[in-house]
Formats: sequence, C-alpha cells, structure tokens
Amino acid sequence: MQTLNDPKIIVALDFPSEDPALALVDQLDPAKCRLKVGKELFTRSGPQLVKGLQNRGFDVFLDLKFHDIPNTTSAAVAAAADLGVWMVNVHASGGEKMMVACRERLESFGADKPLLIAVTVLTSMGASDLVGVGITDSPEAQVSRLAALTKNCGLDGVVCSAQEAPKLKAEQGAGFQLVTPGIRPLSADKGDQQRIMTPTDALKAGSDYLVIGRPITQAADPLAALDAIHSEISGL
Ligand SMILES: O=C(O)c1cc(=O)[nH]c(=O)n1[C@@H]1O[C@H](COP(=O)(O)O)[C@@H](O)[C@H]1O
Repeated sequence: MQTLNDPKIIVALDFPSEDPALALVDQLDPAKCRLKVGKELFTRSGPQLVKGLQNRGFDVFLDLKFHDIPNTTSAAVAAAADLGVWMVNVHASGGEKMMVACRERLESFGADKPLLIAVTVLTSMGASDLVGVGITDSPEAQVSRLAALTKNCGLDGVVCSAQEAPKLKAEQGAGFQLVTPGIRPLSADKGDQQRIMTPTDALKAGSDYLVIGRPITQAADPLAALDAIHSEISGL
C-alpha cells in the first residue's frame, strides 16, 4: 500500500493513552508525516484508535513486532491488514517459515495489503548486548544477515538503524525499504537508543522512513520540533 504523497517522517505515538496521543495528532498534517502505534498505546486503546487515526487521513504503521510461530504470526498480520494499516512488522529472528507464512497470508489482500517489514537488530542494542543473547557478530553483520533472509522471504523491507543503511542499500537494492528508528537531531537526548543518526544523515545514508518518537513527543513544543525536522530534510 503506497500513497501518492510519501512523507518520510513517521511519528512514534508512544503515549500512555489516547488523550495525549490525539492532542498531538490533532495538530499534525497527514501530508507531512505518518504515525506509528506501538505496544503501549495499542494495548490501551486498540483497533478503534488506529481506525480513528486513519479516518483523520493518516497512514498508520502498526508496530507490534510480532514474533511467534508461523500460524499465529501470519494470522496476526492478516488482522492488521483487516484494520487497513499502511505498514506492519514482525521480528526477522522469527525465521524464514514465519516470514514466508506472513507474506503469503497477505497476498489475498491484493493492492490493499500493508507493507510487511521485519525488525533486524533493535536500535537500542550494541555489540555487547548481542553477545548477551549469544550473537558474537557485530550489529552490522547481524543486520545484514537478517536483511538478506527477509528479502529472500519476499518481504518489503526491514527496520534497522540508519548506520546500516548504506550497506543494506548496496546489498539489497534501492527498492528494499529501510525503516530507521534511533533518529536523533543533534540537540536531542539519546535515551535508551544506541545506534543513532541525525535525520539528515539518515536520509543521506539511504533510509526510506525515519521513525521519530521522543525528540518530537517529549519536546517542549512538539509541533515546532517536527517542523524543524521537516524543514531540515525537505531541502535534501
Ligand atoms: O520497530 C520499531 O519501530 C523500532 C525498532 C527498533 O529497532 N528500535 C526502535 O526504537 N523502534 C521503535 O521506534 C520508536 C523510537 O522512539 P524514540 O527513541 O523515542 O525516537 C519507538 O517507538 C520504538 O518502539
């Protein structure tokens, strides 16, 4: 599912409930950004909120990072497609059978199917965190491995950090979508993110979509923060 206008910024609505989320959304322009609904907000406010955002004209990335057996995960992405979301994600580490089952299950949705994206290595993880879960390769090598698996399974792209974008674009080609969180304008707090990049550098590196949460949602003036990022990147 692709819209004519293709805003690059996806605002992560990491709010505890619908009211503060809608207070921000009501100031936003669907021509300038898309919206991401993740685990916290979805668990509280659910499909109705997603529909409300779509009725306001926004494309919604449903970020529930499904990771389960193929039967369960493919049914979950079909439920997301029924909701009409623009993008949905699973964990690439769920493996080939799981990702293929998801891709196949979405085929019946035809042109209305959401983009199916796989999370590689969380942007909050560095090399030592990977060692902790038994992976001794660098984050970059592990991201490349999972991106290749994802492409072979026929998915539309991956979630990765912008730091890996140049390598992935070279390895997987221009059409393979790179969705990059861990975006931090120079003045913003890193928080729990480790593999970060500025909005401008991320787009120059090959990111297709910038997922941005706290630098906008926690700013004293969220609209001004979004506008500043928007004007920074619109000249690129
Ligand atoms: O799938 C995601 O969106 C995601 C993957 C990842 O590796 N890292 C990551 O931060 N995210 C999400 O992207 C958003 C980043 O938010 P901020 O760090 O506040 O900008 C959060 O909603 C995360 O859940």
